[in-house]
Amino acid sequence: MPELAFFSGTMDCGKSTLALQIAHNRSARGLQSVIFTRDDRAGEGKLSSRLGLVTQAVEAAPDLDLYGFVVDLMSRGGKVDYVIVDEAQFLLTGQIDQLARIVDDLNLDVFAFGITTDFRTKLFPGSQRLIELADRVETLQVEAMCWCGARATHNARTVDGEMVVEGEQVVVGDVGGAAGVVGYEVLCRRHHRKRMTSATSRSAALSPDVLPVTSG
Ligand SMILES: Nc1ncnc2c1ncn2[C@@H]1O[C@H](COP(=O)(O)OP(=O)(O)O)[C@@H](O)[C@H]1O
Ligand SMILES: Cc1cn([C@H]2C[C@H](O)[C@@H](COP(=O)(O)O)O2)c(=O)[nH]c1=O
Repeated sequence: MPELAFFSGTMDCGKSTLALQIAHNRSARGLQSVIFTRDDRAGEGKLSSRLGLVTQAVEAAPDLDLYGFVVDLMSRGGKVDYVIVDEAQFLLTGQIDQLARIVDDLNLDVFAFGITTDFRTKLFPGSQRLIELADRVETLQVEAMCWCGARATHNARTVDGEMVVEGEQVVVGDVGGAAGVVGYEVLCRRHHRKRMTSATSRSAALSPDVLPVTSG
């Protein structure tokens, strides 16, 4: 049975790499994909992994009907065996419904990849709809790690190195981040709650202990 699978996790846990691996293995067997993405760091119409691989993709702009796109391609004689969607958290909820329709009405597998929650620990609308509709939700096997060594489960946003919890939901960026720019860091829940990033944990460790004041 074809299925809608949602591979979810934090930033930097290997989602795009897995998407590229699935596409590679299937294309080696002659299967053809449509690859959608939205706002990849590498630019419009690209699916890129931090391991250095990048492939062309269809930019899923908000006005793109993903179901209509695939139907149109097939009706013009194009071969489509399955669909991959990266940065699926950025899709509109209606576009996620279109992915479910691709599975149900066109009998194609759809593999969607995306981060579950934003820097405030709130679900992205696209991810929420995927959790609601997916046949299968998978957590990536290679664990992203918090600076403390625990499994990273949440995404923190930093501005000038400082963790922030207010701002626009969508700001395209990368883990790390130079001064003056938005960056991200993956943390465990405990340290996300305490707003402790790797930088603040280092400065806390470096602060000299207050010496006891002795008289005389
Ligand atoms: N220099 C490197 N050597 C080995 N693995 C790396 C290197 N850089 C990144 N990675 C791997 O790539 C993962 C990030 O892959 P990517 O597909 O870009 O993540 P995501 O799409 O989830 O943000 C990291 O978690 C790490 O496992
Ligand atoms: C947490 C968070 C992330 N983003 C952006 C930052 C990146 O451009 C993507 C995630 O890409 P990745 O391949 O999974 O690393 O999402 C955002 O816009 N808002 C957020 O809260």
